[in-house]
Amino acid sequence: MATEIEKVIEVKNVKKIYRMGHEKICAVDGVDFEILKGEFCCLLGTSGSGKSTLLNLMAGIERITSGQIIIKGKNIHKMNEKSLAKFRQRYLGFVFQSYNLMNSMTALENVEFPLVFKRVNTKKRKKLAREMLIKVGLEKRLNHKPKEMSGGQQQRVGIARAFVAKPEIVFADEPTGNLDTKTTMEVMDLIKSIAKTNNQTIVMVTHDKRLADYADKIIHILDGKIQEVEIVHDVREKRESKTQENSSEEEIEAKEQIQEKELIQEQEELNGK
Ligand SMILES: Nc1ncnc2c1ncn2[C@@H]1O[C@H](COP(=O)(O)OP(=O)(O)OP(=O)(O)O)[C@@H](O)[C@H]1O
Repeated sequence: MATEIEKVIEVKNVKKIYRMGHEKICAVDGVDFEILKGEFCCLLGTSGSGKSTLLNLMAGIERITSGQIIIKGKNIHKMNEKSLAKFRQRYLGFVFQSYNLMNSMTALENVEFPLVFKRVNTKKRKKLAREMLIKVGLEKRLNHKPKEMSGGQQQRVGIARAFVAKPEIVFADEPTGNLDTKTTMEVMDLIKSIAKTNNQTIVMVTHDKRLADYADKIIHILDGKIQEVEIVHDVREKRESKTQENSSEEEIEAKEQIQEKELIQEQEELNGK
C-alpha cells in the first residue's frame, strides 16, 4: 500500500510556442506529469528536445502559451511578477550549468545572497553560509572569489547557494555540463545527499543518460513531447517502508512497556501488596 505524498509540481497540458517572424516553434507540445515531494526528477532528452524550456516554464522564468503549472497548489502563471518573485524566493532554488556566481563576491558572500532576500540578519547569514560551504567541502575556500576556484569548486558554491535557504524545490539545468566525469559524480552525489537529507525535491535537466541513474523519476522528452515517464524508485514505497519500520519500533516500545508493567505487578504481588 502506498502513502499519500504531496504533489509539489503538477504540469497539465502545457504548451510553449515561440514565434520567429512567421514561423512557430512548438518547444513544449502538450505535456502532462507530476512530481512528488522529495522526488529527484530528471528531464532527459537530446539537444533541442525542449527540456530547458520546460524547466524555465516550471520555474516561472518563462510564460506558458497554454495549460497549467501548479506548484504547491498554486497556479504560478496566474501570479503577477511581484508575487512570482516572492514565490521563487520562498520555495525555489537554482543550480545553473555556468554556475552564475557573482564574480566580485567571495564564496561566502555568494552563498549568503539568497538569505539577504529572506531578510536573515547578517550574523545568522554568515553562520548558515559558512556551514553550507563546509558541508560541500569548501571550508578552505570561504574567502575565494569564483575566478580563484576550479569549475567543480565553483559548482559546489552554486550548490551551497541553491540549498542554503532550504528551498522545497531545486531546479538544476545541466549542473555538471562543464565538469569532468569524476567531478560530475561528486557534484551529483552532493546534490542528491543534501536533497534527501532535507526531503527536498529536485528537477534536473540533462542529456546524459548516466546522470539519470541518480533520479527517482525520469521524464523522457523528444520534440517537445513526453515519450515516457519512468519511475526508477517509487518515493511512496520508501516512505511506506519507513512508516512500517517506525510502527514496528513503536510496537516494540509498547510491548516493553506492557512487560515492565507486568513485572511491577508481579513484584507487588510477591511483596504481598
Ligand atoms: N527564445 C527562443 N526563441 C525561439 N526558439 C526557441 C527559444 N528557446 C528555445 N527555442 C527552441 O525551442 C526548442 C527547444 O529548446 P530547448 O532549449 O528547450 O531545448 P533543450 O532540450 O534544452 O536543448 P539543449 O540541451 O541543447 O539545451 C529548440 O528548437 C529551440 O531552438
